[in-house]
Amino acid sequence: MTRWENYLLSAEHIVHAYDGALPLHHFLKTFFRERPKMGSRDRRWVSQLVYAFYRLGHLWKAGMPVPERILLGQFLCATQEDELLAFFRPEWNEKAGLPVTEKLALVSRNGQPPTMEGIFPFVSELSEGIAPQEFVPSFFTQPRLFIRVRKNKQDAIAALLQQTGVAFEWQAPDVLSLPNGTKTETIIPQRDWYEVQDASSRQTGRLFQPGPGQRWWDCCAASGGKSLLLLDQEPGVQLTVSDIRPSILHNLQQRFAAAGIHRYESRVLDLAQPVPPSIFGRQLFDGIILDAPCSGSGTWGRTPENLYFFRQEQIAVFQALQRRIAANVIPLLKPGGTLIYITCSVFRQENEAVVQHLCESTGLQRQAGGIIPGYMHGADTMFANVLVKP
Ligand SMILES: C[S@@+](CC[C@H](N)C(=O)[O-])C[C@H]1O[C@@H](n2cnc3c(N)ncnc32)[C@H](O)[C@@H]1O
Repeated sequence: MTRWENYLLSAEHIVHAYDGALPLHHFLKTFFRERPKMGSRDRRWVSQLVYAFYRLGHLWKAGMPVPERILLGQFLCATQEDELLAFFRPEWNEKAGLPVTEKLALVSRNGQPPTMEGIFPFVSELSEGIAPQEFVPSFFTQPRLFIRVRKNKQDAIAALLQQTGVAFEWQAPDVLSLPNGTKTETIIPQRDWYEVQDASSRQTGRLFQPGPGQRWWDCCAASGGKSLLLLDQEPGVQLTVSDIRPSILHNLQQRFAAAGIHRYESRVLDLAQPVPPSIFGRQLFDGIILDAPCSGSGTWGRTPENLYFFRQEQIAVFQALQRRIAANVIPLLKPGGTLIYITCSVFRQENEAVVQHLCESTGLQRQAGGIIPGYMHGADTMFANVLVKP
């Protein structure tokens, strides 16, 4: 058996064994750990083939044999000719360098060309401002890695990247776009000079506008990406962070320490339940960042297995949780205070529909924001709205 046949067989084996319960990169790690004979080149090839399979989303999911689907994915994701395609599909290999949209026009099944809905069956659910003809083909390209530069270290970081020959682009005055997989931690040893943060996530920060001495609450803080953005804008903010599990806040604590931030309050809170009065007493907040748990559909370019396994009925479940969390935090907002509602979802039901519901049910007024599309430059797509309490 040739190397290429072996790779295809391993990728097929993984696709059959993987059920979407774990993130795919964890599953692959375990798979390769159990097969120490596979070298790093083998692992890279097999991972690439598996990811290519999931990047097809729902396209011809039913009925197309897995190896065929893997090769189709490899063709659509390829940016140049490669030996595996040359071995299995030489006629495609010659065309591997064409733009995805042109390659899509070259393939068909039972005489039918691929459609945007075939790949991403939720097109009718998309938020306003997302162009399906650009968004859907973006799944065939691995997104970029972005870092947000802190402390005006733009020149110093650019010099370090130049020394190591990494190709980079400035996406914004403080945002660098890098090839995915760039080892930033070895190239830039000064951990407090930058944060790994997607370009669209960084853009949500433009809506924060904190004032010195104001009280802000990042109520679904995770590892604190939005909080760090807030504090870099206004170090004088009195910050409270919360999340549902202590382990999550432990990660935040480590990240904050690396960024040199020590002055904040931290709470474990399940916001699907009302906040007990004993937690904050009579204290109200000038600003609340609600970066809500969501489908994550704006980040599926990084985790295409989620596109493959997602079921439409899950959208309503996320919407119900988002409404519930919002209803529990809004009473803690001062009159005149702002709620920043954020998701990394592309679905209207999790975005505009939640905002509309909040305005109707609580009297909050929508002030600014909307979809932040990232698919044109290899970034995530997010949604962020500023809502003001009258
Ligand atoms: C989109 S993430 C937040 C990302 C974060 N703000 C950042 O910028 O890195 C959503 C967070 O909501 C938390 N979460 C989910 N359900 C929750 C609940 N019922 N109460 C509080 N937090 C919850 C999750 O643990 C997760 O960390």
